[in-house]
Amino acid sequence: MRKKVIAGNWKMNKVLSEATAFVDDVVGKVPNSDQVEAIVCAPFPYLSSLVEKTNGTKLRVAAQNMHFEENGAFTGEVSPAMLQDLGVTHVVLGHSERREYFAETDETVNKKTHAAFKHDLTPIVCVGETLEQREANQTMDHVATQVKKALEGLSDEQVANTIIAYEPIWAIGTGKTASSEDANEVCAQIRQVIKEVTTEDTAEKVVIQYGGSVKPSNIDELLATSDIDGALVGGASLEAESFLQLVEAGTK
Ligand SMILES: O=C(CO)COP(=O)(O)O
Repeated sequence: MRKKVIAGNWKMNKVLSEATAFVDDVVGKVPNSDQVEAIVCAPFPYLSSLVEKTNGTKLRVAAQNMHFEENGAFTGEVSPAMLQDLGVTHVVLGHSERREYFAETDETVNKKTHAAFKHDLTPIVCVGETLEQREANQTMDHVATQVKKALEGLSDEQVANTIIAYEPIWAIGTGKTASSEDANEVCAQIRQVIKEVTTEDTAEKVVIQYGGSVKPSNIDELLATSDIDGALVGGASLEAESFLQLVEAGTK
């Protein structure tokens, strides 16, 4: 059985004192369960202190982005080696906000996915359609292309260790959650696409999260479906209590 992965994506929020207070509050309360993995995806400046605070605990720390190159003249960027060196375990790649505002493409996401594995980082690859694409019945074509491109050239073992986050763009920060049936349908189809490019066994191992206005009141329903294995949560992950409720939901 796949474990549930609950990740809080803080985006560009919190100052250092707030970030450390959150982790101090949460770290001892993360359920000691093999069924759920809890991750905070924090801004770059806090990664070092948060990794130190969470060392030896059940809480993992992720970056929200990285460059695909090892090093070089890329002012303002952070390399995979830097994240690995800090002790970061996961990295969010291809979030729709990065695709929209920072020119992230399927090609750069693919390069980053390879770079992540090279540095022992688990990629959380975000995919999802716009409202226009959904209304034009293009959801599955679009999401399938994003998934296939992101995974291109990876070994089956690497694919099995990739986390996919299905985040319909129209549901992010809007309060509009995809119904659990609709979200699960897309996640099941993503698994089917992975099956086609790898093997059934590999596809069954891939953790597929849903993201988009997930909160303590709707997570149970989402996690009760066949193919949603966790959540990538923005707004509702910013408060310790709400984050812990979301993680708790993963143990049920
Ligand atoms: O983009 C998201 C997580 O990466 C979702 O954000 P919200 O949970 O605030 O809708």
